[in-house]
Amino acid sequence: MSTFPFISDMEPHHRTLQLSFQNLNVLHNERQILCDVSGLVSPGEVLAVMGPSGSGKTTLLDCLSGQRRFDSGGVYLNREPLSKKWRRKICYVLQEEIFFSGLTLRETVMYTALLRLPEKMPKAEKTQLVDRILEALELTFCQHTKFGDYLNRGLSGGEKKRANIACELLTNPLLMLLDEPTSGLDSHSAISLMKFLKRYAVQEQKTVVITVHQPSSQMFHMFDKLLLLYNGRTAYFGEVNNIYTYFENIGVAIKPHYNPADFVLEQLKSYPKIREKLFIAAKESHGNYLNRNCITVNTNNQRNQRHHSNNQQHNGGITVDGSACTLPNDTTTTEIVNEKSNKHDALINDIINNYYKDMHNNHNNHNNHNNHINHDAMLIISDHQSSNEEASQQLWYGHDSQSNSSATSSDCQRYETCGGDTEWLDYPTSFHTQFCVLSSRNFKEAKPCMLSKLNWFQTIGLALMAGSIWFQIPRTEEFLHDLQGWMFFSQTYWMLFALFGALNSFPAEREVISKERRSGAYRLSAYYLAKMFGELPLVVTLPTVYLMISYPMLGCTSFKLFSLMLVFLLLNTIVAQSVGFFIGACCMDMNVSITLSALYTLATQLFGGYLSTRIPEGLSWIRYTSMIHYAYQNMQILEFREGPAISCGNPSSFEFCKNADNNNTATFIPYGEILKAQNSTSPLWLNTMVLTMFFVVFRCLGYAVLRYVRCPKT
Ligand SMILES: Nc1ncnc2c1ncn2[C@@H]1O[C@H](COP(=O)(O)OP(=O)(O)OP(=O)(O)O)[C@@H](O)[C@H]1O
Repeated sequence: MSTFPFISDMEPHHRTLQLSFQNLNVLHNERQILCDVSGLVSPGEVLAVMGPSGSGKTTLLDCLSGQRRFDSGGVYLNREPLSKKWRRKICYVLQEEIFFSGLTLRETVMYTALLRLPEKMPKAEKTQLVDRILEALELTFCQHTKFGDYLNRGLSGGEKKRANIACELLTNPLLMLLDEPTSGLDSHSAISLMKFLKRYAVQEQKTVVITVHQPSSQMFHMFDKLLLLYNGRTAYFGEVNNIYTYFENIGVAIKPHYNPADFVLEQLKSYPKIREKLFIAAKESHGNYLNRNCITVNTNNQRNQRHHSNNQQHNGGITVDGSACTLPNDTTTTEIVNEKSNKHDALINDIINNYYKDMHNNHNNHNNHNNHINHDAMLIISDHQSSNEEASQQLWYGHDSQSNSSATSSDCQRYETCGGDTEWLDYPTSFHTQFCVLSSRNFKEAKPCMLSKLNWFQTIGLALMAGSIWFQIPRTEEFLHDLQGWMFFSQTYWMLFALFGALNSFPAEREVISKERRSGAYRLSAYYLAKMFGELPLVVTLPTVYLMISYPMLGCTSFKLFSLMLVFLLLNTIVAQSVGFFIGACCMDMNVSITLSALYTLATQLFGGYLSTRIPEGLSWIRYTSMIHYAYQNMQILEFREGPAISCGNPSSFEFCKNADNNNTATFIPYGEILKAQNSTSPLWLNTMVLTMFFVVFRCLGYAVLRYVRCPKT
């Protein structure tokens, strides 16, 4: 028996998914958001969830994808209750588009391909697949446009929606849940997209559920099933074609030449009596429908049904609660699937060809649209039926979902869940690949912000200013304080710059990371390490430039001293960045994290005795909690030990100089005396060790917070 039984159970034979849900109830603050909602959708079918705004469509999809808990009822995939093991079989295209705004469309889809397609698939094939999907979704022309945000406009709403779908199509899910994929699209694009999804469902035997507000008549007839919701209650569930008789039966005939979707929604919204009749009729017919479909599984798939009848008798019928019903992916189907392995490329070509055929037809039909709605709808329906027949012979994926194709129990990794739950899951790519891809993505995403023109301007400006103020500073006791001022200013500035810069790092990425982690694309540890390494070159660039300009202006001519100063300045910077990461991960609210950071850094400066020497006895220990304290000590040690000596003043405040003066001997202050006067007695190695500890502890704490506190809700 396998150590991870669910993997060995599911991998070999799950090629198609039948989705059923029964009596779903969702309450929020005692308000019923979903009330006894049930339904069933089989492979090759498109179920449309329709209803006015606020009727519970998104809530239903959230429940079906496992992203929202329901109060009662059940969701079943094939015979099994929905659980985390299905995550890679399901894709959920959200209503909002969650992407990195600084990446282009192509970069985004390509990174998704590199992360979510199997390791063994050559990169050239992944690139080809990306090209084809972008082409099929009419995204090629805008592939080099950035997503953008409210400040910098990028892709349009419709393009973002299709980009969302493109990323999900890459992984070839078995069940696609799409929340309003056509909203915001013009009617031509909406129809094209819908035809694409329909073909995809039929030819690939995918199960598709979409929510729509008000589809056009043409689009309405592309759906196989319809679930009509109003205020969380079911007004209709069944075959789209049966809606005409259904309405006739409650005494309302859908007028010819009317868009049935508009008509149905109008009746539902405007006439409470009709609404009540619909609720009652839905309740009565619902059970009948589901029971009937449990026996027949998929009325469109009669041929398939007959084909599998023997197996069904053996397996028993499936019911909506998944207790005893036959699935379309029984042994015979699996055999068909296995026969049709290695068809990935051929299939994608097929989809694209058909898609363009559709586009062409659609274009020709467009002018005659109004006259031909019903005729067109009939064509689509018959097209669907024949396609379904073809599809029953054309199940294709030998290697299951691409993202699963590499799945063997030996590939299993520990799945990182909230609160220490442990599950085992395979990742499509190795840790090394995840790390490399995420590092490159992080670098690309962070570069425009971290190395923005404004930051360059600020850095060069400050470096020139500092260089001018402390220009060729004499190395005498009179100017000792000034020299220390430059050191304190430079290291405090860069530490605060890194700390405050890191605060928004996780909050800004949280949504994208949560979405990707929910889909099981990569390990959190790979993301975290990649974030550290990917951004490292960016974090160290500006402090290096600053030091290169200002330090020689001060009079530093030693390359060794410059190099040592640089190493320690950069160490201080990345230590401060770790603290920023941690605070940012803890408080996702930017205002709170800014307040906390300001409090911490200013308090440690105040209690460090740099601004006032009158520190209460009992509070002087606070300086030891400050990274600035250790960093500043290190810079002084280097400057005064490695740099040109500081000559004694006349008169001098240093005892050493006074004694030397009396004896007419030494005229330079030893670096130890300068540090002693600063109350800085710990050696370089000790300060460095404490700083390294800050780095390690805060990086680990940051990871722990992301892992256990900020984990995505599934
Ligand atoms: N977490 C929540 N807190 C409060 N109310 C909620 C929550 N989730 C859903 N609702 C409420 O439940 C109802 C259904 O919301 P849902 O988003 O599912 O509707 P919808 O049909 O998808 O709407 P739309 O078409 O406008 O997107 C709405 O009235 C919404 O305000």
